[in-house]
Amino acid sequence: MEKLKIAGGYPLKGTVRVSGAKNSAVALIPATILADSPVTIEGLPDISDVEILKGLLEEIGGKVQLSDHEMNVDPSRMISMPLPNGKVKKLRASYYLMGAMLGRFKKAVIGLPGGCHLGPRPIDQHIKGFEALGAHVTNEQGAIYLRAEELRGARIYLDVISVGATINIMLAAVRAKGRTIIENAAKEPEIIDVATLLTNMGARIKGAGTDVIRIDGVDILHGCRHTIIPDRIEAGTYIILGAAMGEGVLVDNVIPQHLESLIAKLGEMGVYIEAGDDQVYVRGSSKLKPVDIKTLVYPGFPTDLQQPFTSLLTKAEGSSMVTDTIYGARFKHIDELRRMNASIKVEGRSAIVSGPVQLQGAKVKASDLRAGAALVIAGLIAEGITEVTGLEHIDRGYSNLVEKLNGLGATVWREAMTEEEVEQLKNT
Ligand SMILES: CC(=O)N[C@H]1[C@@H](OP(=O)(O)OP(=O)(O)OC[C@H]2O[C@@H](n3ccc(=O)[nH]c3=O)[C@H](O)[C@@H]2O)O[C@H](CO)[C@@H](O)[C@@H]1O
Ligand SMILES: C=C(OP(=O)(O)O)C(=O)O
Repeated sequence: MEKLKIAGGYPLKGTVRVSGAKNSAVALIPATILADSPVTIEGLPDISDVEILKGLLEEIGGKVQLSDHEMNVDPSRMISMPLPNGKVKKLRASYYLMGAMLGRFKKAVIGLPGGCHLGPRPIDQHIKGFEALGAHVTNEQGAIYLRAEELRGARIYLDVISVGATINIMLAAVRAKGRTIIENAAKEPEIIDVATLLTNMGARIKGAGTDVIRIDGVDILHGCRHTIIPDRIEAGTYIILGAAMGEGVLVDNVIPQHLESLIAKLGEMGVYIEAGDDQVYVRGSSKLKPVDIKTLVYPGFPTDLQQPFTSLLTKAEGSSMVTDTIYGARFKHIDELRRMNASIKVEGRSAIVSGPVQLQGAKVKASDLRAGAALVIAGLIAEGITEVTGLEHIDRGYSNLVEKLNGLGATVWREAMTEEEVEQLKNT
């Protein structure tokens, strides 16, 4: 086991290149199950979620090669092997195996997904969608059993706007008979990316990126080559870092339109920020104004940037309020930030951040992926050395983090934990 050590307090400068989007990658990879010939996905990030999904495709008989950020999947020999436990618990997006395997084999057994612990994360809307398409769905001892004689298109209204349910229903519907209409669909860019891959495979999808998606089922999907979109959350994390400590940070390989809510908020704070075609330049300021943020579905402020943004707000002069309307309990990073001298109160779904304070290096633990990002940013702002444990969460979503940070002039390194430290961590 390793911990991350950060020597904080130094300005950052230079260019950082953003990797392919985690939340696209984790749907694009299962989507390959639906084809009858090889699919290649380019630009994948070096993250553990991708490695785990590769292993899961291999478990069901896929031939998978991954090198140089490119994955080639030959799905022709895949079978509907049950995946009740093991690797599926290590990530949230293993739920996409349900839609993809149901779509191809008309049956699947998949363990309930893992992923970040952000309070309850039900999948009732996914199941409502599968049932509307004709599947019989049961939950037996922590695994979801899905079976259908045939899948038939249906009109499905999502009671909750859900990224996962929207994509999962698309996956199950592309080879169903007839037309499926998803109403109140999520509009995140990753949904458009998955629809683009499926369309290149021969699917007929209209309206991805709006709240009504129409899918006309086809019998067969074929292989293709697809390039993934850049990770807007990784990009946002480096932009926030640039706002906190940057003397001129250029974040490269970004679609700035994906980050309008963040860019607007940073502008309100007095950060110098300039968006180009596929780059964002950001420079911090010694005087930052406080702002309130409320997370919303896309194109609102993303919940996945709420935690990193909170670390920046500790530098603002005054009181800021952070409200998470998507995950009301996504505040596990706050106690850790307090250990670093932050002054933050949590009231219900909101955190009130009082600043400015000078963060101090401390030993902290990442409870989830973006809590980890928040602590890394805090460590870079802080005076002294910060040690972050719980790196398995950070490794789910940040490709080559140490190299990228050090490329901006940071002093960050991974170090093996002693047996005593591992034991202590288990008891916290
Ligand atoms: C792998 C992936 O893409 N993860 C992202 C995805 O997660 P995920 O797809 O799990 O998130 P959803 O969009 O589904 O969840 C949004 C809200 O809907 C609720 N809900 C969801 C499904 C359901 O069946 N019932 C229900 O009540 C959730 O509890 C949550 O409050 O979108 C989240 C919200 O942008 C992001 O934080 C995650 O990074
Ligand atoms: C919550 C996240 O991921 P997941 O849904 O994969 O747990 C995230 O990316 O911030």
